[in-house]
Amino acid sequence: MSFCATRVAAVRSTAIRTRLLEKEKTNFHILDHKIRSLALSSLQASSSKTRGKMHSKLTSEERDTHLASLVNQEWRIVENRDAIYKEFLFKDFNQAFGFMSRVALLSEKMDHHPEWFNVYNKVQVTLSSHDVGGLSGRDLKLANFMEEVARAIRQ
Ligand SMILES: C[C@H](O)[C@H](O)[C@H]1CNC2=NC(N)=NC(=O)C2=N1
Repeated sequence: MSFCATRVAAVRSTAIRTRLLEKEKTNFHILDHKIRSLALSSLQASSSKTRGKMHSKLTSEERDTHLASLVNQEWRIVENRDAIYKEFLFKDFNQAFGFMSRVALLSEKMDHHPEWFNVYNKVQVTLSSHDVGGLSGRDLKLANFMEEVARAIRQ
C-alpha cells in the first residue's frame, strides 16, 4: 500500500472508531437514564404506608403470590435458610460489573444489601433480610429491580 493509501485507511478507521465510541456513549446515557428512573420508582414505592410491611417477614400468602413470579425467572428458594438465590450470566465482566454497580446504588439507598459473588461474567446472588431472619418485601423489591436492570443491560 502506498503511503497515501495507508494514511487514508488510518484516517477512515479512526473516524469509524470515533463514531462507534459516540454511539456507545449515547447507548450508555439512554440505559443509565432508564435504570435511574427504575430505581426512583422502586424507591417511591416504599412510602411510609408500605414501610411496615417491607420490614416484616413475608406472610405465607405473600410468598404464594410474589415468590412464584421470581421462581419463574429462575430464582431458587435456598434450602435450610429463608432466602432466595439466582445466578445471573452476562456477556462479559463489563456487563456484570455494570449490573452490580447499578444494583449497589439502589441497595445503599434502601439500606438493604445483597450477598453476592462475582467472577468475570457471572454474579451469584442470595437475598435475605438479616434483621428479620428471613425474606421480607425488601428482598422482593431488590430481586425485581435486579431483573429489570439485567434485562436493560442485556438488550
Ligand atoms: C445497620 C444497617 O442498617 C443494617 O445492618 C442493614 C444493612 N443492610 C442489610 N441488608 C440485608 N440484606 N439485611 C439487613 O438486615 C440489613 N441491614
